[in-house]
Amino acid sequence: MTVTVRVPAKVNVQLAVGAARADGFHDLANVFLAVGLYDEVTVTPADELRVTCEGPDAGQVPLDATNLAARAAIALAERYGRTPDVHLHIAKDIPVAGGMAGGSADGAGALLACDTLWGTGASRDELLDICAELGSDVPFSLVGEAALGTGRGERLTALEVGGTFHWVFAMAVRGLSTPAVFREFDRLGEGLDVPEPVASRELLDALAKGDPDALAATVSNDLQPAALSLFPELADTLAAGRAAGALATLVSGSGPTTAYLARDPASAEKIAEALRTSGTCRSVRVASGPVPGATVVDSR
Ligand SMILES: C[C@](O)(CO)[C@H](O)COP(=O)(O)OP(=O)(O)OC[C@H]1O[C@@H](n2ccc(N)nc2=O)[C@H](O)[C@@H]1O
Ligand SMILES: Nc1ncnc2c1ncn2[C@@H]1O[C@H](COP(=O)(O)OP(=O)(O)OP(=O)(O)O)[C@@H](O)[C@H]1O
Repeated sequence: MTVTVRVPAKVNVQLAVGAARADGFHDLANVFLAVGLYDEVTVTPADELRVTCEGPDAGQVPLDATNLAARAAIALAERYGRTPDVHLHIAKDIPVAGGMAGGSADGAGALLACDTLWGTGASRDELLDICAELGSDVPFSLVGEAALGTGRGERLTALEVGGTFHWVFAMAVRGLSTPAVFREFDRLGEGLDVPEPVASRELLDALAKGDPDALAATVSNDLQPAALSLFPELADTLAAGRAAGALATLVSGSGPTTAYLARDPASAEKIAEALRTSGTCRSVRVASGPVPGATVVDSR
């Protein structure tokens, strides 16, 4: 039997970050939106655990037991007292180390694929618990659509969205490490009072209405100054997107991918073209959301 699961990338339309906690993590008010850029994870029975990866960024993906897909298979197998004897193949289209939860997508995808292959009968809550152990973004990759993440981002409340939002994403010439960006956030905030992170009422209303202008007026990312501090050239990419008519521009999560909200698909194509010719980024993609989370697309 072979099972293939498709999993989307995310953009954080609000990322409010609190002070560092004793465990090193930060409390968040993290408003996730799943967008239509996908990785696919295919699982087949094998003699032992093996990971392969294809796609433009495949060379940057670890193929050992640190891969989040491998860790997901191991965690599920341990819980059900079996060996993770599978071949996991990742068809990777989500940029690596781009702040779009690519590794998290593969973790959630491998978990759902192995669960389907092995027929464990795990409940949704059990799967979400394993996701939370794997990483703060992994539960959202499983559920998709739109959600507010609290705690370190792993405790999810589904959000209503009243329409489709059109986005352009600019991939940067190099990656940024998520822990390094959080460390820079701490450094920039040294000696300052960091407020409790709270979701913006106006932003949640804008999502519920499906209103791009209202969303544009309320998007925010507390990690953006830290990402720009570590990667100042991102300001040029943001400026190019703004000049091309983006309603809002922001760093996606911990970056360095930058996100541009467009009024409609035609405007998204225009912004994408302007970014492609700006010489300020590696590649450009158009995607819209919300879209469903991890989904079995083939099982035979
Ligand atoms: C930046 C975001 O992508 C926004 O959605 C996430 O907060 C990061 O989620 P992730 O990549 O799944 O992160 P994890 O694998 O859980 O944590 C990686 C590292 O990021 C930092 N981290 C992550 C989440 C959080 N709430 N506080 C943190 O300080 C910690 O240094 C942690 O060791
Ligand atoms: N399946 C995977 N795909 C990509 N990277 C992985 C995977 N598993 C582990 N990694 C490691 O995780 C690092 C971060 O990659 P990832 O693509 O998940 O970053 P990200 O999109 O910035 O994450 P997030 O948005 O959740 O902070 C990579 O540099 C790589 O070493």
